[in-house]
Amino acid sequence: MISVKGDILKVKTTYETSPNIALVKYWGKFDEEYILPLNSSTGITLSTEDLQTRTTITLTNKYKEIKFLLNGQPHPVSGRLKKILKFFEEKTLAALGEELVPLQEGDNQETKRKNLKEFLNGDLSQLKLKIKSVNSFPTASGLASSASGLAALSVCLFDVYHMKEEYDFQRSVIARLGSGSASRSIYGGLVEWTGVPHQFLQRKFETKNNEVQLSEQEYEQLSKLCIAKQTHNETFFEDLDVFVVAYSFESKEVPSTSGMLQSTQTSELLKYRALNTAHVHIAGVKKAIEQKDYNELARLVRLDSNQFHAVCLDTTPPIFYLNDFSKNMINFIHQLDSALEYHVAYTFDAGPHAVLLVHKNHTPQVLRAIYEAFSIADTDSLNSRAQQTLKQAMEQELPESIQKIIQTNKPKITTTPSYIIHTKVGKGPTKKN
Ligand SMILES: Nc1ncnc2c1ncn2[C@@H]1O[C@H](COP(=O)(O)OP(=O)(O)OP(=O)(O)O)[C@@H](O)[C@H]1O
Ligand SMILES: C[C@@](O)(CCOP(=O)(O)OP(=O)(O)O)CC(=O)O
Repeated sequence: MISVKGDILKVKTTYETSPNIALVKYWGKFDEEYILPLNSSTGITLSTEDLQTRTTITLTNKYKEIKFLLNGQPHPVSGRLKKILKFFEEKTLAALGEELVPLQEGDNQETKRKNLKEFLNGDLSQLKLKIKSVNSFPTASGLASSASGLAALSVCLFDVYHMKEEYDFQRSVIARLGSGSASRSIYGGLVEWTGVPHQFLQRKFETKNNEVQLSEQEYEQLSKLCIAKQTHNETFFEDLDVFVVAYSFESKEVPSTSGMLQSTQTSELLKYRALNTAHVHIAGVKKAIEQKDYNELARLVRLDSNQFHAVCLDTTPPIFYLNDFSKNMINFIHQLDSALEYHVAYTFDAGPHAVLLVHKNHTPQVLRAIYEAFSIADTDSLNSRAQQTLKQAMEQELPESIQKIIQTNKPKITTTPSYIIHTKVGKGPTKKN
């Protein structure tokens, strides 16, 4: 939306986005600069109703320099973000200059006087960005705030610069340049992000230092190939609920970017995974979702998460993202299998928090089982949706088999989660103005 007030011009847009949690993990880059993934990955975008980034971008001649506020605090403009912003300035400012400007505040679109470039006396460089973003959930704590945040930036920037995609799925490519996993948050439902073709991986892995020389043109081609796209919309997940079971909100010791670089340089298992398993897991996950085979889905999602953490352990020096809480959760979920018709899928990113996919028939029981077995003291640590679910669970009798599992496991569980978010698979970014 373009508005004027006196000499001040503003082009403004707002979007809401949400984190995307990989069911088949991305871990390792073919190229650090273009953020080209060694393997394809697939993930679910969560609902903006429960975890949300709200980003407003204003392009205005009011300020002398860029302003970036994250959760109300000034935030540095990273090298990756600078590169993205340069791309928009170079590509689209000229086109934006042709947009018509309302005569004055309150004018409707019919009464326009001049184009934006004339309004600014021919000097489009007067326009500076103000980025204001707020996460409704903890930032930089392993809950994929960067995925949600960078996806929001990409969709807002396309909108504020009035830029059309030059090729399909370009929004995911721009988000990717900010953070790889952000490419998947550009769409709702299940989203697949394509990795570099195997012949390039083989070339990379055959060289001594895993360094392969490609031309600029080849990199550009690979960049357009490594797009993310929706494979299944959110309606495929109507039978499933999601719990984000967060352990603590401390920043992690090894950030994903440096962790995956270490793994790429040292782990043999990572090479095996990139060449042999990730794509098999993706095909299996898609088939299980289509066939509503939730036990197969749970099997594959657990397997892929555990393989990713095995790669972390196979890294020199080893990286440990799972802690006692994660291990307690993994053991407990496997115990629950015997009492549930549909098994629960668990997955862990580069941190200790668990993300669970639960069939809706079992949602209240599973939440109550976790609540009791992990000795959660009160419902303050549950989001409002989870509080309602727990209330519903407390009104029903728990099957004896689940009660037994709680009783035998409770004494062995030494950890307590700090927060539980009950959510669903979501529709993807939404424009708010
Ligand atoms: N809403 C946002 N808008 C723009 N950038 C954001 C936003 N939220 C987070 N970021 C960027 O992402 C960084 C945090 O990324 P980091 O990978 O450390 O944590 P995370 O994404 O929460 O965890 P993980 O990637 O392990 O799931 C922040 O310091 C900030 O630079
Ligand atoms: C474990 C993961 O969450 C890793 C995410 O890594 P990032 O996307 O945060 O890394 P960069 O591309 O370096 O920004 C798995 C996943 O989301 O697929």
